[in-house]
Amino acid sequence: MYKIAVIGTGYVGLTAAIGLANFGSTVLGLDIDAAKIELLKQGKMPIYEPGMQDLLDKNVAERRLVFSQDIESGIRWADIIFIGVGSPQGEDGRADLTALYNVAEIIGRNLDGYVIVVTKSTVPVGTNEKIYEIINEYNQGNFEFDVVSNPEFLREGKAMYDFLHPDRVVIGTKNPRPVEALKKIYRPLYLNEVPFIFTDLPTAEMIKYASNCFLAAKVAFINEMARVCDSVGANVQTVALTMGRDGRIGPKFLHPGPGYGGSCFPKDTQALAAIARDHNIATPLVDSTIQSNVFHKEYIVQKVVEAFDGKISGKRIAVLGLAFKAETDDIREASSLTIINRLLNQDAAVCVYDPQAMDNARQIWSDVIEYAGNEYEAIKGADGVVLLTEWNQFRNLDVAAMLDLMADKKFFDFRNIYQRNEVEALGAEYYGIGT
Ligand SMILES: NC(=O)c1ccc[n+]([C@@H]2O[C@H](COP(=O)([O-])OP(=O)(O)OC[C@H]3O[C@@H](n4cnc5c(N)ncnc54)[C@H](O)[C@@H]3O)[C@@H](O)[C@H]2O)c1
Ligand SMILES: O=c1ccn([C@@H]2O[C@H](COP(=O)(O)OP(=O)(O)O[C@H]3O[C@H](CO)[C@@H](O)[C@H](O)[C@H]3O)[C@@H](O)[C@H]2O)c(=O)[nH]1
Repeated sequence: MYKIAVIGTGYVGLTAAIGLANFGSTVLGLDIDAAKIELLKQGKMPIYEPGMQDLLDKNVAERRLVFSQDIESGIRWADIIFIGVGSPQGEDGRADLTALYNVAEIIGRNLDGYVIVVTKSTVPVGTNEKIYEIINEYNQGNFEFDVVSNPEFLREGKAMYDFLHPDRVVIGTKNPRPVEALKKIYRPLYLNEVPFIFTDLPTAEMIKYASNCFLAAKVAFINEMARVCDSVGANVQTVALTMGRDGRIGPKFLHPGPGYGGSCFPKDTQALAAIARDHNIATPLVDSTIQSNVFHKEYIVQKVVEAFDGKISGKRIAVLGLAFKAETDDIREASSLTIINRLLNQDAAVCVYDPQAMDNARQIWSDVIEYAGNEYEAIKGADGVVLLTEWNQFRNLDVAAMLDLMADKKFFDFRNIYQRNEVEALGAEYYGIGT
């Protein structure tokens, strides 16, 4: 059985570490973040992800999974090294690859025999080739190694499930040598007839960006349709559901909302646009997707402001949901950031509640906004309620009780969870997205 080191124990690295251990390999999770490794050594999860704690506990108890900060020893110990460090948005929208190149250097310096280096991080075309060159430079050609691009398609909140039940596994290589080892570590998937796509490095890198940009475009498109529906009096929910019945379109990623966010769509659309620019290729669809999403977030803000006749100064607004989607505590690039900041700029008072993202919110807004203990506490005395994240507990609000608590009964349901006629019958002024 293979000894696998996973460098970077963020969302992707930690999921891969637990998942690969669960598939039977011995896995060492490595990170430069001492606090994160300390938590993991104590068996605690550094992120909120349903179902992950049990698998962490199981694989640690069965001695297939350990964590360490000693990256150099980890590299020397491993047969296969997975890289799961971040590739955040850098200058001009380009992916910042500093962490990946640092890791490549440290791998090159510590290589003491053949190793397979597998990149899980989302990286622009050409990055794995560069990783190969850096490792070779610092290893001074002493030891053979292979570089594999194995992009990750997991969704936050369903990370463990997606890793264990992927729609496909992409393996990009320069030559066929590492393929058998990859098939072995992913054997439970391979046996389960999950499609494996074996290809070259640039194609594997491109598959990841193309997939994310297509999904982002789908969301941006239905949000545009929602804006049109708002103006012409059509119902986007029925439009989307009916479009989705067409097998060529499909029902997924056609849910209108407050604009896409998170750590992937915003940065990956920007990165793909930058890749194209660097190669003098025009990508007007990708560019428009980015622009459309920015516009949509401003449209949402306008909707709230206009409901108060353009004057929200002094109004009390309750925001339900801060995370960029349900089942995560992540608020990176979430619509809540744009909306709350715009409301604050116009001197509204904002009180928020999210079941998981309150700690992250405190780091951003400290005492500029109020933090409620639950949704009804947030709503108390509010002039408007803005629902941004589709948490299950917000799907089942006691709307009558909610309205009783409010000073002015404006309800902005930006996930289209409630039926306009039912909520209006209870005395609310209802605002959805394209409904
Ligand atoms: N989050 C997702 O849903 C998701 C899904 C698919 C792909 N991706 C991609 O995977 C990559 C990682 O994303 P993430 O969300 O897990 O990031 P993250 O920020 O949650 O985690 C990155 C981790 O890498 C560690 N790190 C940084 N530099 C390091 C170094 N030199 N040595 C060791 N550890 C180091 C950080 O401390 C952190 O724990 C990105 O390229 C992202 O685009 C993310
Ligand atoms: O119909 C939809 C679907 C999504 N969203 C929004 O789009 C964003 C992204 O959602 P989702 O794709 O579920 O979240 P991520 O965890 O960011 O996952 C995406 O980004 C990951 C990182 O690259 C990829 O691995 C996944 O395949 C890809 O779905 C969120 O703000 C959602 O609220 C909508 O508004 N409507």
